[in-house]
Amino acid sequence: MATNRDTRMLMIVDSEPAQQRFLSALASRGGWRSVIAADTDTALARLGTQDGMALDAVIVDQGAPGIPIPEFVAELRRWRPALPLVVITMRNGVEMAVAAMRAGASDFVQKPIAPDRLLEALDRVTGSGGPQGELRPLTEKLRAPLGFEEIIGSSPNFRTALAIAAKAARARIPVMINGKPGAGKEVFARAIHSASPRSRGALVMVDCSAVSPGLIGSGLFGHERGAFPGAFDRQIGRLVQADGGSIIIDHIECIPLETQARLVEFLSTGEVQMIGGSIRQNVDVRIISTSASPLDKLIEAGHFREDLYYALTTAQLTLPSLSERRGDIGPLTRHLLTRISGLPGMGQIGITDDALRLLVSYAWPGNVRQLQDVLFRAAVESKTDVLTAADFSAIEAALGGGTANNDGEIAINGEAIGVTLYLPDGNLRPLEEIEADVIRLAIGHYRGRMSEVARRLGIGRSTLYRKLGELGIDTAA
Ligand SMILES: Nc1ncnc2c1ncn2[C@@H]1O[C@H](COP(=O)(O)OP(=O)(O)OP(=O)(O)O)[C@@H](O)[C@H]1O
Repeated sequence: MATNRDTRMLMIVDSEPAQQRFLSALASRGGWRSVIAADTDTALARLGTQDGMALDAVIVDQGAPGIPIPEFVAELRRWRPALPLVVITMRNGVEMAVAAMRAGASDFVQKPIAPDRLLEALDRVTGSGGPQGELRPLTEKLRAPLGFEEIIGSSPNFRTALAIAAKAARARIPVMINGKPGAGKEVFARAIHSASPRSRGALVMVDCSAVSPGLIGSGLFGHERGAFPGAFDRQIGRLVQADGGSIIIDHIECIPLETQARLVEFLSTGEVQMIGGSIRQNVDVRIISTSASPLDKLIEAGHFREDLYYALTTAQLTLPSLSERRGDIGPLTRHLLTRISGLPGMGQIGITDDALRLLVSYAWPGNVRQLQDVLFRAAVESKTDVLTAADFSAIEAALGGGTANNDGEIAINGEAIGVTLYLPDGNLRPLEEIEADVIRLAIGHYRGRMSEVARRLGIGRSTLYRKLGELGIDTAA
């Protein structure tokens, strides 16, 4: 319910002065004017005032004193049913988030707050975050590290990425993970660390998209006191903190050129020198970086150093977008629903085949994160324990209706679905069928060159021809 006034009005409910200042500065960057309430009782009391009547949205910190958050949300809903409300929860405050959403909150954002994500959440809940009906990814909800065995995906392009990652994990070499937002880059990066010989060492993460460019260098390398205006204390860098372990440099494409030069030097010498310091320290760290933009374009434009690119990409993999591995949407949906069911306050949640078909047909611009967020929201809002197509009305609207053809097969803009391991009811397909699909896929992939197909599948040509007969595979296909 964005208004047509020029400045939108936000109430920040938080008792910490530093946090109040931070939120208020952030809000003003997004074009908001803010009023502060130090506790939830005061916030409710102010609803009836002139300022309160002019509010366009409220953000409340989970730790705000006064009446507990779920009661605050419910009470606010009683007075102002349509007033958008975002709850800020602790990093692992999933239980609180579920309770707040159930009581009627519009969204929640976990700490530490990434400025862009909070502004996005505010835009979204006030309806100014893009075309109506567009589904924008919510913030991270289910951040649990996954090992390779828990990463869901059996499409050939995804399996290729998994194989490269699993192999690279064993060595100390730098790995670069490319992929669109929400495709699973961080999940892969964590899995690489967990599967590596240094898994017992520290895992340190730096998200360069959430830090202002001017602070990325001092975050990575540390700084001496007084090294630059605002450097009030000496600070140890994240590279040193990761000594003996791994560092994930998320969104490396956001690193400014000056810091890129420092990284190149570190990669060639293995030594870290603090900003403003003279001592060099040897650091043994494995770098796993991720990028959501094609780095070759940035190199061409002079925004990314070619030598750094080569130093970071000893192993490199690209994660396919979810729309490029539609066969995985069903299994992923079931997996994510199982994880959501396990959250505090949630019960067992199922999904109908119709709803699943709908999800498979959608393009998922926000990839796995968006799928996860859409499922989470549907699960929280559903009145029953089985999600139906009606629980995904925004997806249905975005698709303009109609997802399945008459014989119930999923029609996806004529694209072939990769080899899927699951039936729509969640059970595994018979081995013969999977085997037949793999052979068909290999024949297509190697353009009918049967010797190559046999070699790649690791079987003899005569075995391949026997299987073609047994499985009834038409090689002209
Ligand atoms: N293959 C997968 N199996 C299960 N869950 C996944 C998978 N891929 C991603 N997820 C879930 O989707 C969410 C987004 O993944 P992740 O943070 O790794 O994406 P990303 O590519 O790093 O996104 P961004 O570029 O926006 O940082 C995570 O919460 C993760 O739990």
